[in-house]
Amino acid sequence: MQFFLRKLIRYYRHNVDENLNREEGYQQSFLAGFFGLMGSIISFFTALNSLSIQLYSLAICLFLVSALLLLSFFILKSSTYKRFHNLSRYIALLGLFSLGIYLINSGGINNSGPLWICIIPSVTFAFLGLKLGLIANGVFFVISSTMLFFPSDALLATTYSYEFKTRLIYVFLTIVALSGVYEAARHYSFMRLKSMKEKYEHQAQFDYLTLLLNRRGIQKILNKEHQQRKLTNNVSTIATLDIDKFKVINDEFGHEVGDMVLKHTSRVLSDCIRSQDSLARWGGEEFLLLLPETAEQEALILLESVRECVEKTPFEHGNISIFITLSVGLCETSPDVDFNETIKFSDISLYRAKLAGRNTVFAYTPEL
Ligand SMILES: Nc1nc2c(ncn2[C@@H]2O[C@H](COP(=O)(O)OP(=O)(O)OP(=O)(O)O)[C@@H](O)[C@H]2O)c(=O)[nH]1
Repeated sequence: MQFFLRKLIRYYRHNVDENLNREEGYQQSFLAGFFGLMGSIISFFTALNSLSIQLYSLAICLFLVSALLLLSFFILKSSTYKRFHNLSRYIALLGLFSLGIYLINSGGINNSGPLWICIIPSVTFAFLGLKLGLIANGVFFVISSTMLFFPSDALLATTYSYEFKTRLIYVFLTIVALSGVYEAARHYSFMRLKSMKEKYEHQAQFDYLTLLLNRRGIQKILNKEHQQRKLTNNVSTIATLDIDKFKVINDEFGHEVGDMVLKHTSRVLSDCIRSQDSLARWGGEEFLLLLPETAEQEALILLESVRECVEKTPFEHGNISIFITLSVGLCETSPDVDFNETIKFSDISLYRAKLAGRNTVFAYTPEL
């Protein structure tokens, strides 16, 4: 039993974590499935109990509800009926509402059955969210109060005292209000957590200044590209681009202007490269460019045009005009070579471009 419970909790926790990545509707459907399984087991045993005390109609109703709840669980678990996942929560609610109406009508065991309607508000909000939950609870309220207060108890198969009926409805409404407030708070927290998660994920992969990918961000793309290359056997090229004499810009105009130059260069670079290329700020005033499915000769031509593009687009700010040049090192990589090795070689080519007087593009050759 303990093992079963632990497994269930772990499964539930895993799905709650997963849910942060998904739509809230999925979370609600998941809850419905979870509730469906538990509810189905409980109503099945309650049905058996009703059978043993010869309350046959109650037993039949409970068996039907148990079947509906189990259906809701299986729909959610099934990968074949994925498009019906959303439906599972409506099926579970249909089972619960039908049971509530039946219990009000019949009174259940010793007229205590209607007390079960107290679970309806919280379950409904959990499955449908605030807006739909309010509507569904409203519908149930109208149906149940009509049944309870219909003249001469014509819609009831049993009789309740007036005090019991009014208190039942008051309790129901109080639970609706409390569950509604709880649902609103839960929804707010969920949305906050989701947006924080997205924000931190973004921060972890993008550079705050230039808004380009950072080292971590491009590493992910490089890994993906590496897998792809293994399948297709294509070559790619990696280039390292470094702003020339950036320290001079900082020293002459200050760090603030230096930052603006970095942003400007990033924008120009992003405009010059192809849509399939990935650009990242590798650190300081150095950028890394991945040119997928591009051999060295093609990359040389492309990067020469990128270098020219930056050279021809000076940074202008007020009466300041700064001409920027880039030194570029590149290296072609084949599927069997690790990207980190290729980056090392393109760095060597960059060093050579700097030594050659800057503002130039160099491809890697082993004799460097
Ligand atoms: N404003 C600003 N400066 C930065 C940033 N990151 C690094 N730097 C500066 O960039 C400069 C890089 O200097 P160096 O490594 O000597 O390179 P360089 O002056 O470009 O010289 P070469 O690369 O040899 O052409 C240093 O002064 C760093 O402080 C940043 O985010 N903002």
